[in-house]
Amino acid sequence: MAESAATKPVAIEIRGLKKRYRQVEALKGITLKVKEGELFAYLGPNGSGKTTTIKILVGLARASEGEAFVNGYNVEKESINAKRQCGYVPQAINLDHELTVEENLDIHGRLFDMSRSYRRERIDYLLEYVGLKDRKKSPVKELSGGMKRRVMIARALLHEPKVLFLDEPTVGLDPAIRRKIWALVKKIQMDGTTIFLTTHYIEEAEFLADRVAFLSEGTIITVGKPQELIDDLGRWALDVVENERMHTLYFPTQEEAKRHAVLHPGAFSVRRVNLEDVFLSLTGQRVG
Ligand SMILES: Nc1ncnc2c1ncn2[C@@H]1O[C@H](COP(=O)(O)OP(=O)(O)OP(=O)(O)O)[C@@H](O)[C@H]1O
Repeated sequence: MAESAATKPVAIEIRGLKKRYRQVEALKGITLKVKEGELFAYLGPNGSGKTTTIKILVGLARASEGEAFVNGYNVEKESINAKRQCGYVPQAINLDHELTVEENLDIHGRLFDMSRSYRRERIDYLLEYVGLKDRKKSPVKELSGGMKRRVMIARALLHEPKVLFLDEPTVGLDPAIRRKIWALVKKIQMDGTTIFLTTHYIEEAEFLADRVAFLSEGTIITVGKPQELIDDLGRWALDVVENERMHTLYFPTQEEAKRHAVLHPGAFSVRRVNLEDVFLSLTGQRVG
């Protein structure tokens, strides 16, 4: 019998995580569980603490308080085992541009003590998987931004991690390339890898995520399935200008929103609610 979401093992567990950088309290006590096989999006504006959370989970930063586990391993006390569970794609491109695609991947395989034959096999498999088989011998400097991002994803998957961390995987990419990366991310999830991604693109979280967490100033505001968060607010929005200020009213049905629009002198658009509305209604801030 298939496991239900409720009984699935936990892939990431975070308990009371805090991080201080001198004057800045970047994380103020994060508690969160991500189930095995989930695609979880961590959504928040610039500076809300997304990268800091990922860095602690993949072992690149230490928490000031609290603890975190990846696939059951404590990221601090069992750091070697915990790191083996993680594939990490940072926000900035950090490939060696003078080396070829193959060489970049091979270095990563050596760091993880993979044998030469296994490295070769995995590199060929993953370059085919991310659609870059014919670029194996190309120097990285000759690749487009979207291709470099795919090389970084292949590199992160080389040692067969259980959890893939993607920090803003489509930042700076044009919409068509962004959709290609989304398709790849979905494929990786369908092949069994848990995915934790940060983004400040609302539509990215809405399109990809099984669940999202909204982060604001180092605190999780809410966690839920995108459609449930939207339903809780009301599926339809009516934007209204009153006293030269815009505000939005929410309704469960389009009919109710339209009925209200007719009565309201400042009403100017009836539209579907999105996660940006949910974030705005909870925090008064916009994500992007
Ligand atoms: N190494 C550091 N030293 C000092 N402060 C830091 C450091 N790294 C992050 N911060 C601060 O911690 C807070 C959270 O930063 P973080 O990079 O985690 O946010 P973010 O949500 O990932 O933002 P972005 O979307 O811009 O990447 C910010 O106020 C940031 O300035």
